[in-house]
Amino acid sequence: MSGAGAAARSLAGRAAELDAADPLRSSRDAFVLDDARVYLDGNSLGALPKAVSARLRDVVEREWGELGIRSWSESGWWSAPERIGDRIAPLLGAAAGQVVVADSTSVNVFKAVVAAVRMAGEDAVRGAGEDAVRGAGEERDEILVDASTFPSDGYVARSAARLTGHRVVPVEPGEVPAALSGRTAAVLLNHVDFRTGRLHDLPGLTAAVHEAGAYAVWDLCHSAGALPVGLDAHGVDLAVGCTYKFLNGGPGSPAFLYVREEHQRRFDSPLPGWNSHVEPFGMEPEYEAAVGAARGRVGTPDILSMLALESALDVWDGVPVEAVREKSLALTDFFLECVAAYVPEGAVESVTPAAHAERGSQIALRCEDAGKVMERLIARGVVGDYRPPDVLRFGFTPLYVGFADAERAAAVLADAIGARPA
Ligand SMILES: Cc1ncc(COP(=O)(O)O)c(C=O)c1O
Ligand SMILES: Nc1c(O)cccc1C(=O)C[C@H](N)C(=O)O
Repeated sequence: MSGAGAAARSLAGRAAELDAADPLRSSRDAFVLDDARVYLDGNSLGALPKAVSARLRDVVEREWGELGIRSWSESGWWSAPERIGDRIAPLLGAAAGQVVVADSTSVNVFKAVVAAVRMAGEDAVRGAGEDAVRGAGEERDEILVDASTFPSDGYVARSAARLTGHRVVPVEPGEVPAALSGRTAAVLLNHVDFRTGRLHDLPGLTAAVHEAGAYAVWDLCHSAGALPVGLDAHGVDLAVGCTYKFLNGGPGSPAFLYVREEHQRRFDSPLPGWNSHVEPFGMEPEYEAAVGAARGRVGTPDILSMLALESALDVWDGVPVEAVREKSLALTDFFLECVAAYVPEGAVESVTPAAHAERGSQIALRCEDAGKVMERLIARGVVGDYRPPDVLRFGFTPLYVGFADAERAAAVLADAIGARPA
């Protein structure tokens, strides 16, 4: 028996034991998955939960087809953005009434960044008055933005800065404390880097932003549903994120916006549509903002996508996000161990931190000819994705990915780069 063959047999055996002991194992049955493939792209588009198709058929045929316009009230369509926000809130560590589901993440970044700099501007005008919140009396004209951000956030932040008379300062998240000053109005950061899978220090960075008298806006696209976030506990001001990755809401499912309770009264949306008016059906020419998280709404919600998301969230019933995190770390550790055993040294390099405190729920491997390697992986049934210039991304969604999947993916990777384990 060759050394590589023995290693493969022992890792495959360990994978089987780990799967047998996995408390989340049965969650996989709630998803439509092809057992012939290993799906490691849930950090881009989560798998389809089985219940969604029937629920969508009911929404279309009964709620829309039979009840028609009555469904806005009778089927709860109108209140869906807040109701579904409250379903997501516990996964983010947020109490009810602070999360609204609406629009895309990019649009919510715009709302959040502009609202944050408006609050900072208001603080400055209030001076040292008795209800001054923070940063009183300062001239704050900078928005610090994660230099390695998902591009959309950077584009939107720069546009928001131009509109509001601020300037964007790109800063690596770890350098934020040193870059903060009395000029900082707001800081926009990604919780998990979309390319490397690095998890940033949300509690520490939020505290530093507050210390400087500024507002912290977090993009949770790659952490919502993957790990505990603790929005309320860590004092985050505003947060956004998408629901089609680890929350499995489906392609283009609407994003969420968190507005901390204490800021809701001051949340001045740059997109004040009729859906966030205190009296939407009053059809008043003057805008008066609704109370609560509903201030984050703009226009008519996309009900079909939104109700698909609501149904998808049922897979979380009885599943604590802490258990998901525990399995995510075990899975990514195990995948790295299998890659080290099967793939020749030097052929790939992990750009995802080894330290658990710095790792999201994906492994990103730098590799020569990464685009071609990913094509070969997909052809052999292992679905990850490629992010230019040289990164192979493997997303681990603990609700439906198992340890045998991780072992198989590493073996197929070795094969795809030309070193099949014997
Ligand atoms: C970190 C991050 N932010 C923002 C976005 C953009 O989201 P949306 O397409 O919903 O605007 C994505 C993914 O597309 C993302 O990964
Ligand atoms: N939002 C996406 C889409 O509409 C099509 C394809 C991919 C995506 C993505 O989610 C990309 C993703 N945010 C990323 O991390 O790369």
